[in-house]
Amino acid sequence: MIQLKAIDKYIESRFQRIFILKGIDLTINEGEFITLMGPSGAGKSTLLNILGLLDEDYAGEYFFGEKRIKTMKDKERSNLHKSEFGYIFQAYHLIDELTVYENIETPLLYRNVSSSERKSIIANLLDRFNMVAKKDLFPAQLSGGQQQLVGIARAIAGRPKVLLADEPTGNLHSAQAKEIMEIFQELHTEGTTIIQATHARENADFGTRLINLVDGRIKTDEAITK
Ligand SMILES: Nc1ncnc2c1ncn2[C@@H]1O[C@H](COP(=O)(O)OP(=O)(O)OP(=O)(O)O)[C@@H](O)[C@H]1O
Repeated sequence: MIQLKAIDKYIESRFQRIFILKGIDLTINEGEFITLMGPSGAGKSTLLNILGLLDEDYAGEYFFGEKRIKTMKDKERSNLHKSEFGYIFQAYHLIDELTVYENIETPLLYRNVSSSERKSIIANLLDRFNMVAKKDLFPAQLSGGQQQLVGIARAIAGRPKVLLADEPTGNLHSAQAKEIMEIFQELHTEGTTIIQATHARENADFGTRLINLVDGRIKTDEAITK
C-alpha cells in the first residue's frame, strides 16, 4: 500500500548537512498496525509527516499504491491526503473558531457525507468519547486530554484508510489511553491501516509490528506476537 525507498530528510546548516531521516526503506501493507518508537528527536514525527503527505521536502521515493507522490500535482496530493488519511497530531491542531461538534465534522464535509449521516457519525463519536455535554464548546474551553479526544474523534470520523497518530495517548490518563488503543484495535480489525508514534511500550502491544527509529534510521523492525 505504501512504499518508501531510500528516504532522506535533512536540513542544510552553514557547514554541514544534518540528517533527520537517513535511508528509510519501508513497505507498509494494507491493514497493518505499526508502532514507531525511539528516543525523542529520532525522527518519528518527521516520518509521520512524510507518510501523511504533509511534508514534501525530502529525497527518495514515496509510492502510495501505484501513485508516485513526487510527480503528483499539489491538488491531487492534497485530495489524496484528505480522502485517505486521518491524522492525530501531537499538538491537537483543532480549529479554535469551531466548536467540538464542528471540528469533528470537518473531514466529513471534505468527503461529502450527507447531513443526516454526519449527525449520526458525530453523535456516536461524542457518545463513545463521553463528550456529548461538550459538543458546543470551543477547544480553548477544554482540558488538554479532552482536546486530544476531539482530535482523535475528528481523525477517525471520516473512516480513513490510513490513520496516522503522533503520541495519541500522550495527554490521557492510563484508562483513557487504553480505551483509545482499544478503539484503534477495533479500527484495525475493520481494516484500517494504523501507524502510531509513541513512547509508551504498552501501546505497541495493541499493534502488529514495532519499528524502532534511532538517529533517523530504522534500527529494528519486528512483528508483535500476541
Ligand atoms: N524544520 C526543522 N528544522 C530543524 N530541525 C528539525 C526540523 N524538524 C525536525 N527537526 C529536528 O529533527 C529531529 C527529529 O524530530 P522529530 O520531531 O521527528 O522527532 P521525534 O522522534 O518525533 O521526537 P519526539 O519523540 O520528541 O516527538 C529533532 O532533532 C528535531 O529538532
